[in-house]
Amino acid sequence: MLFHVKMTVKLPLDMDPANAAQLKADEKELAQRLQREGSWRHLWRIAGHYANYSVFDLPSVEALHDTLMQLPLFPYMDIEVDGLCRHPSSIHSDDR
Ligand SMILES: O=C(O)CC1=CCC(=O)O1
Repeated sequence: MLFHVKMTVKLPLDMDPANAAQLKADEKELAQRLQREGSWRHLWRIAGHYANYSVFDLPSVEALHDTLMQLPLFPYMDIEVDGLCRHPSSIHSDDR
C-alpha cells in the first residue's frame, strides 16, 4: 500500500542544540535505512518549510503507524497521511 505523508517538524525553540542535532542525525540514519530497504519511496523537502512530503510503501495502515512512531522526530512532528490508490487515467501499469 502506498501512503502520501506530510511531516512538519516543530522542534521547541528552547531545545538544547546538541539534542536537536542528535535527533536529526538519528532521523537521517533511519530514513536512509528505510529508503535503502524500499519502504520509504520518496522524501522531498517542501520548499520554504521545515517539512517534507514522503511516499511510503508498506503492507498496512498499522505498519505505517508503527514506522512513523519509530521516527526519532515523531514527538516533534505534525503528520498528515493520505492513502493512495491507482488513478484510472494513470498510464503506469505498476505503482510508480
Ligand atoms: O527534515 C525533515 O523533513 C524531517 C526528516 C525526515 C527524514 C529526515 O531525515 O528528516
